[in-house]
Amino acid sequence: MATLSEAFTAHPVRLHHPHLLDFSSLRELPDSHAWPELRDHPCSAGGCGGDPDAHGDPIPVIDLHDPDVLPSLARACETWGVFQITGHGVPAGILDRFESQCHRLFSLPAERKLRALRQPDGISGYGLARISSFFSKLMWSEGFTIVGSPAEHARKLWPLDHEQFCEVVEEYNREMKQLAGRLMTLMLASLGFCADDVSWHRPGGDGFREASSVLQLNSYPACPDPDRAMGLAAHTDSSLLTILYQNRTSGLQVMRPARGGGGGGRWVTVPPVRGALVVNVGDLFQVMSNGRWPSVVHRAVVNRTQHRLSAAYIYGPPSHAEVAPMRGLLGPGGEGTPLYRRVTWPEYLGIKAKHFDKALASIKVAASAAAGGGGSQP
Ligand SMILES: C=C1C[C@]23C[C@@]1(O)CC[C@H]2[C@@]12CCC[C@@](C)(C(=O)O1)[C@H]2[C@@H]3C(=O)O
Ligand SMILES: O=C(O)CCC(=O)C(=O)O
Ligand SMILES: [Fe+2]
Repeated sequence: MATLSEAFTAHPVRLHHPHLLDFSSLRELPDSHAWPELRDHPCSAGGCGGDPDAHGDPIPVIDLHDPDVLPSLARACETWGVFQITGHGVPAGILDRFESQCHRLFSLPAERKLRALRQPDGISGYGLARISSFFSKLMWSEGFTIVGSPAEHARKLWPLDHEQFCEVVEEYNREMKQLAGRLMTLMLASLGFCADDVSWHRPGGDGFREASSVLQLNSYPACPDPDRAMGLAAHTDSSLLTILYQNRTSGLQVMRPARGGGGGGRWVTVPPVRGALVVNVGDLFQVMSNGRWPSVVHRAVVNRTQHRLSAAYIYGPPSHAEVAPMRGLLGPGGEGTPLYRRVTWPEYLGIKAKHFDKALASIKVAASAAAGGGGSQP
């Protein structure tokens, strides 16, 4: 007769959803979640930890108070497309409270989380990573996406007590919005621009107040067979920039392309640094910088013993604003070559939902048209 644990293994608990699992019930990796061809996986390749790249160059940790912050940002964005920040001004207490609420959410019984399931035509709610549809195997993770107020979904998760979660998430979102506006100003300055060069920037204190954002909470349960599982498959974010909080368990990896740009590359772990936040260059900053700052390809891997949490604050322009290569990057009179056509964020998200990793290529200006110029302010 099968033991209880064998019974669980033979019949992974599939919830009332064809692709969501109750991870806590599994003692073995089901075939649906076993990724072939993971030869570059960190644990099997012996590369777990904060490995610098092949040339000994670590992923930059930048103190925003450093007098040399602008050249450091420019170098990090150009060479890595990712960096960590300290001196960001987000109080440690807020990060701790936020992490506790994320933990509280993902620790709910699976059937309760399913009450807040993301609807097929919606953005907010609980479910698989959106990019899952592009892969034949499923990812070892669950997500909760929040756009605007978390109240509607939080009420379904905690019918009697959703305020606590909402207050903490709203506080975190306010901090992230302020920080993202500050990063925009610094990153633009490091490219040689001022905030007013962006069409949707408004005069006054919080000049990027019209920005849009999505908060993506990710949970990666401990996995019985981490070398064959994938937490979140390789992708770029569709944002201008993403601010990522990760708990003390490592798992985020970025692709460091080979020098010389001839293809190939290597996965490098972004080690958790207490109190630091990770910043990714997103697709729309690649457009604005006319390809000078690459949108970083990244993924999340899992491990055998630790539960990992992360939260991505995905930051972009207001939905009406068009993003295009900055005119000043095109040549002295702006008459140079824009590599990308102008797009709004909603339009780009639609393109990404259809073309995934070919989305940026699909908004590239054809070589002959590009020769005619036409870049503009985003
Ligand atoms: C605004 C969005 C960006 C996002 C797709 C979404 O509509 C909502 C979730 C975002 C997210 C988070 C996890 C990784 C990602 C690639 C995904 O599958 O869903 C991103 C999407 C993105 O940046 O394109
Ligand atoms: O979990 C991570 O470290 C990565 C998450 C991520 O890439 C995302 O939510 O877009
Ligand atoms: Fe991402």
